[in-house]
Amino acid sequence: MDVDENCGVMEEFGVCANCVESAKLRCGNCRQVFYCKRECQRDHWKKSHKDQCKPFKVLNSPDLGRYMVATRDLKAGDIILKEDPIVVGPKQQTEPVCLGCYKRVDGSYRCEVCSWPLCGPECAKSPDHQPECVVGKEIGSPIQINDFNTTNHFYEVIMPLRCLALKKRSPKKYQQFTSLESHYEDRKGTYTHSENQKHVVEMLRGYFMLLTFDPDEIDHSERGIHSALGICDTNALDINLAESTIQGIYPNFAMLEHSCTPNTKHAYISGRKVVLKAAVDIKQGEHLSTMYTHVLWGTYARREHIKHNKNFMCQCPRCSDPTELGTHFSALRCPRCPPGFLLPAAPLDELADWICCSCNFTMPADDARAVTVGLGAAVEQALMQPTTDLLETIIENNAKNIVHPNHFHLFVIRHTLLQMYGRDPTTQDEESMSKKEKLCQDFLKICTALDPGMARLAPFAGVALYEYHLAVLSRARGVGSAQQVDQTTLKKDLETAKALLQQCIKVLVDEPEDQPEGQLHKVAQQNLLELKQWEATVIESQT
Ligand SMILES: C[S@@+](CC[C@H](N)C(=O)[O-])C[C@H]1O[C@@H](n2cnc3c(N)ncnc32)[C@H](O)[C@@H]1O
Repeated sequence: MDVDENCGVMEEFGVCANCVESAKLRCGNCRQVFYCKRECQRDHWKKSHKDQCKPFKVLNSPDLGRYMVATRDLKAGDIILKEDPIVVGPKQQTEPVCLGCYKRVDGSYRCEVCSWPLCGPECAKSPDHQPECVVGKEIGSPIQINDFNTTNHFYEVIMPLRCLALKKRSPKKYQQFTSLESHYEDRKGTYTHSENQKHVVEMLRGYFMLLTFDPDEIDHSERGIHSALGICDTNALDINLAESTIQGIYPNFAMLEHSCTPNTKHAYISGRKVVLKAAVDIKQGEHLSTMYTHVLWGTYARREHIKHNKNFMCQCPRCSDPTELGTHFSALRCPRCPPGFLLPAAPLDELADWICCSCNFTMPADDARAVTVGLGAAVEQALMQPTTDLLETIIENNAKNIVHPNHFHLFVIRHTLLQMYGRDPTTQDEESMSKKEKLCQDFLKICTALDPGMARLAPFAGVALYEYHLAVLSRARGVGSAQQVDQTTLKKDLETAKALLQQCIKVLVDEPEDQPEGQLHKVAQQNLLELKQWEATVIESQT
């Protein structure tokens, strides 16, 4: 007997979806429809179920609103959905980009109809660009963008305008868009709301003369424009392109709830189509989740980010655990008994004191945050001109006196440092390469604890796996060592290096080719082939 989240026990008998006879066969995939016989199932699949049979369904709860659950057991890597965006546009804060292809522009070409800076005449014809082109045509004066190196307020109107323009251009998409959560009431009176009022609502209704358009074709009410902005902030996905990051609205994907340990991951194919996959094995009935914030931030920063951008307070297992899944990612050193660590007494209460696990010393939450912010500033400064010595010193001093060695600010430093060792001749000696190896091992342990399915940490873990293989390989090659490498060590190291490269390739498989991690994926594949060839020659020549 199956149990359903909404209705308790699921029916064992039903009505055939094809011929309405009584039925007890069920679609093995979604388990949502019944059939009286195989022929009916085959018929119905061809007629309509092929498009409707999904491994997820959308439910509703007072705490989450709509959310997705798996309708069958999923294995890590299984595809959950593929979806095209109903609308895309530049991010609200962006440097000037072409409104056709989103490459950076320098102002040397402007659309002949509306004067927005573009790459050239081809981009002027792009369907993406038409909504603002139609509106821009009416204003009679050129769009005033002169500085092409800084963010420009003009671009803030583009995405909401494109969303509102769906009303006439594609009523079905508009209906999908307006059915999404906007948090309109929650956002009233906030800083974001007043900035949007100035830079978007007044610009669209005044400068861009939206009020002269028919409201049945485009909703130019203040509420309509603020709602469109709210829907974008709450639901849009970032799409990383070669020269910029844009945003897109995917109505099915938007039903995913947030967790700081998400069980799905997504990638893009053919530029904009999103593919959602299970990041780990998922049981039927489990909630499906994605991550709305930054995986490498500590709990306080993640929760604040979500509160301001998505209007709720995260209470996921990572946020509820003061140690952040055993990693101590936000923990501070106790100033009274330095081996001890301070953790928030109640991580879901941002005002709660921090308490030492050894001596019970307490620190007010504001002071704990000031320590964290101070370290963040020092780390940012150090990463501007990093040297191995400088980064080692920062890790050593802070891990001894200020924060837990796994603290998230030091984690970022480690990611840079593990790539630096071995790059130039002064850091290719045996000791440096051992440090590199140890850094990679520690780094990967934290990655696995925070994000077992590599839903968000794939780019970081992929780099660490690649660097780890380099360290092992340098030992196998005897680089920086006076000693001859013995056969057993050589064989073992070659096996390890190959396994690390294979893991690296697996982790980076969905990274886009035009991004550095996608390039690394290719390099790792090539390196693996070369390594196998080299292995054949060294093992042969030594036997
Ligand atoms: C992308 S939408 C998800 C779909 C939304 N629940 C709906 O009904 O349209 C994001 C919004 O869902 C809610 N939400 C998502 N994850 C949540 C969570 N873990 N806890 C509480 N609310 C959540 C919040 O209101 C958030 O702003």
